[in-house]
Amino acid sequence: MNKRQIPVVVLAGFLGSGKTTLLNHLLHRSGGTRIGAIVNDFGSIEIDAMSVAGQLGDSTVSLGNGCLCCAVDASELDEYLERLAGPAAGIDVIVIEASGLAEPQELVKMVLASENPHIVYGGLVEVVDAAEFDATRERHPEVDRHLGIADLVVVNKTDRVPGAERERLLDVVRGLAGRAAVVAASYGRVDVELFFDRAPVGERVGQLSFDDLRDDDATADRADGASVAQDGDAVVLPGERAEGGCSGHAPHLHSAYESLSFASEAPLDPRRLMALLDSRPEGLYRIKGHVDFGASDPRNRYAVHAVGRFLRFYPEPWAPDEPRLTQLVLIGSGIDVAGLEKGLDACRADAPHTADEQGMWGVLRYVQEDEETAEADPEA
Ligand SMILES: Nc1nc2c(ncn2[C@@H]2O[C@H](COP(=O)(O)OP(=O)(O)OP(=O)(O)O)[C@@H](O)[C@H]2O)c(=O)[nH]1
Repeated sequence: MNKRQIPVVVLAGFLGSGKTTLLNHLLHRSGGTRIGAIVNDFGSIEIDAMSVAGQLGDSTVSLGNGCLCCAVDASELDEYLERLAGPAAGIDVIVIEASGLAEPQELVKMVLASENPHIVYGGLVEVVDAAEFDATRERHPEVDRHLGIADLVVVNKTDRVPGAERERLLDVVRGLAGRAAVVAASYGRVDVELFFDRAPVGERVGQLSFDDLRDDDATADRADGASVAQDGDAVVLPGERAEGGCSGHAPHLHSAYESLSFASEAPLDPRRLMALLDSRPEGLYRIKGHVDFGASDPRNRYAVHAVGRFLRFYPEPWAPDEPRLTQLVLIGSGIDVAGLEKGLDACRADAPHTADEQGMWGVLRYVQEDEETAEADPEA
């Protein structure tokens, strides 16, 4: 192998499992290793890319709006790989953060197909949300297949499950992951050597090849066929190619999901937003972005994350020149996108210059001091 080839690691995992958190951990702990990141957001507002951009400057590129796995052609990815892998960028490893609905094998195929002589496929890392794992598998049996082709599985959010349950989950994941290494983590804190030491991935017996992935597609066709029959009609995303958009195989995970991107220059009313979030429909699985509550807290913007029934706000001081905006991406299955948009529109504050201190209590219920402390990397 050409020693100067840059490994390209694909970082995948279901919606909200902790991919961006893990990527940020790698960036904080990378030491002298320079990481280039390619971030693929599902919604048209690039929340994930924004969450890592501060760390990376020119070495982050964003492939927004829609799953990369359904890109009409891989040339955009090639172009970004070219940019990051060029000698001028001085990058040692490239991480592609997939959207939470991407089909990992399609991304791996794209990297394997690249003719860029400066890169080499560096493995597939799948992140699993320990707290949501059983429910996600039930809804999406394809998850088993994704774990089966991974080189490393990170069972994240172990802080959210008790010890005995954690062991059971790890056993299940090990069973599904075959020869891949399985590590438990919270807040994506894995040993960075797992990513940056090129030897283990290269030495993996039976590293994925195109042929393996073709076999995998055949399995996928069977598995997805079964799951679609259970789930009923799949909804096709507006602006995306229809199910089977990557021709020749079964519908992708994201063919059953829709997303809504919402932006507002007017601040949101905390009470109205909380009423909307507290009554959010089951199918609305993922919400991310940040909220401007105007005079109710002029110093902070509130990053928001919902994953299933889990909801958290994270107050973050506004940067001095940052435009005061609310930007949200909502992703779900069987959701009433127009109704949600109307609901969000109605959350705009009527009196944005009047502070509603009591109204903010409803938001502050979902801010957890302990968790924030826990999230800070003790070794950083
Ligand atoms: N309790 C707990 N929360 C976590 C952990 N890791 C991540 N989170 C939280 O989970 C939410 C989603 O994390 P992200 O890193 O944005 O997840 P993601 O996989 O990038 O999300 P998508 O790109 O939307 O698929 C955020 O609120 C994180 O702070 C963890 O180990 N424990």
